[in-house]
Amino acid sequence: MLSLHDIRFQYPGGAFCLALKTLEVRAGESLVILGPSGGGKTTLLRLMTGLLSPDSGEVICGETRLNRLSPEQRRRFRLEKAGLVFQDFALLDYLTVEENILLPSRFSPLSGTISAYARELADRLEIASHWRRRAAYLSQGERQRVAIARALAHRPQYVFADEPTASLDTGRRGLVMDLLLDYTQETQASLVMVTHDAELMPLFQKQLRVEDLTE
Ligand SMILES: Nc1ncnc2c1ncn2[C@@H]1O[C@H](COP(=O)(O)OP(=O)(O)OP(=O)(O)O)[C@@H](O)[C@H]1O
Repeated sequence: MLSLHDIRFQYPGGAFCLALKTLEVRAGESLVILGPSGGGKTTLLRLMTGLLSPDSGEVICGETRLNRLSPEQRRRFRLEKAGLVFQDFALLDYLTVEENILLPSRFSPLSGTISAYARELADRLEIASHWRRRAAYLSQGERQRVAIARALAHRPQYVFADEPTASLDTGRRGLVMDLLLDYTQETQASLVMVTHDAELMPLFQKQLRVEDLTE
């Protein structure tokens, strides 16, 4: 389970202040964060993954109190337990689709079995035909789907996805949503997804509006 308690966060020198009393996402559960631009959705996601540390409060993933770990321990936690889909995808352009998807998994204890699963994800996301192509030559929608396959390849316990359907047509949006929700159910992971797309809201068990993030 992922839980947050009494969180307060402010960027150094910034005016934006995020406050959240309590939030829980259980194993097998999905949470969507919705709201207007600049409301704090990405900031909350970064707090949940340990990319940012709260000024006060606790971020707990299973038995791990993320906010009490060193930056290096948090990095290791992310590599082993978390799958992240960033808004800008964060692909390495000079690597192929295969290399991008498998890169974070090199540090996983499951690394022997990951390659076949990564191929399966690529098939399901309809990017397998680009397997040996460099990321630089992909469309935005293809890049987005590579980022999603990369986030899931090491079978993380926690999946954090920032606007993972933003560059996709309706058909591919359905493909991605089915995959993320099936993955969450089958592996009993916790899924947290940020979106502007209100149509996707009913697919999630829990909803959080950014209006709830300030006092
Ligand atoms: N590194 C930073 N330093 C200072 N302020 C920041 C920083 N990153 C974001 N902010 C500010 O924090 C607020 C919340 O930003 P955030 O990116 O979390 O919003 P968001 O809801 O994800 O927006 P969007 O939907 O446009 O991606 C905004 O006012 C933004 O300008």
